[in-house]
Amino acid sequence: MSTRIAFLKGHGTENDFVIVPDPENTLDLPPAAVAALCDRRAGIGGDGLLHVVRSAEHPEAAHMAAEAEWFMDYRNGDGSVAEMCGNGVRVFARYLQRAGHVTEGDLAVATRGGVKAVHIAKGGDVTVGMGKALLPEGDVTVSVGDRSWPARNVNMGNPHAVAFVDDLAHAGDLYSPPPFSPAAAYPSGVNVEFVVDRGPRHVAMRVHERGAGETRSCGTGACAVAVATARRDGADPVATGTPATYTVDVPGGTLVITERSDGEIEMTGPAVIVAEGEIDADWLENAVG
Ligand SMILES: N[C@@H](CCC[C@H](N)C(=O)O)C(=O)O
Repeated sequence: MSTRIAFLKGHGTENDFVIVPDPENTLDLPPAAVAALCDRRAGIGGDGLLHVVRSAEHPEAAHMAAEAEWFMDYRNGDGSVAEMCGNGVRVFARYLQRAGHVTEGDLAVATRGGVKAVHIAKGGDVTVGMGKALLPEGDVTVSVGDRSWPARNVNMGNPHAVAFVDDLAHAGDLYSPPPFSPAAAYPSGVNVEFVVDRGPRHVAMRVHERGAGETRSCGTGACAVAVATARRDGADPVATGTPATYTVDVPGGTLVITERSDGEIEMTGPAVIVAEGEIDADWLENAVG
């Protein structure tokens, strides 16, 4: 009888994840294993994978262990590593709550993008402090087919290019990563958001995620969109001392983003665990080859 590895499946505004609890960091999860687990036909399926490890047990997180007991070892669906995942950290917190590791209220989660403050509201949404946005200077262009747009470079720990478009359909099928220029703007690739206005401080977006393809939501992307839209609208909370809140519709739901007067960004939305089960370790070994 082959060994079994526990997993759960969850999503935040339909940005979906395979969750693999591994408190002592005993599992070997090379990129091929992550890609096999995230495969929607031959595996479990997900935009990414949340490897749940005690910070003290992970070489990339041990230095954060005093502040945050748990480390979100986030991987994209293609197996690549990313600095941060905004929806992922909210789903990660929901998992910790379900497993009895934390209760409602405040907790800290270690990520490659630093320690994030999370708040699990009673019976409701999960809020995460996403840190401050960086807005590197320089013109960026993204294109799809024969259309191209100027884009705002926003770094939320991970890289984003935010393009305002007339119609979200103009982004096309997004089967492949939208080309961008100059290449030097994003040496490690980029997440690309396409944005339209819906009303006052209310926008809608589609996203092509680095390492995952088009997804139904992206939390860091929604924050990048809120900041880019605020600057376009002439709103700068740090300069004016007035917070700016934007509602961002994604294909999988709605996220609410506030940029505070100190520049800190908070994102609120749902986080859901939908299933749990066991992975056949022999299958995973064969899938990796
Ligand atoms: N879906 C995530 C972002 C995941 C990482 C991204 N694909 C990257 O490579 O930077 C989110 O909710 O933020």
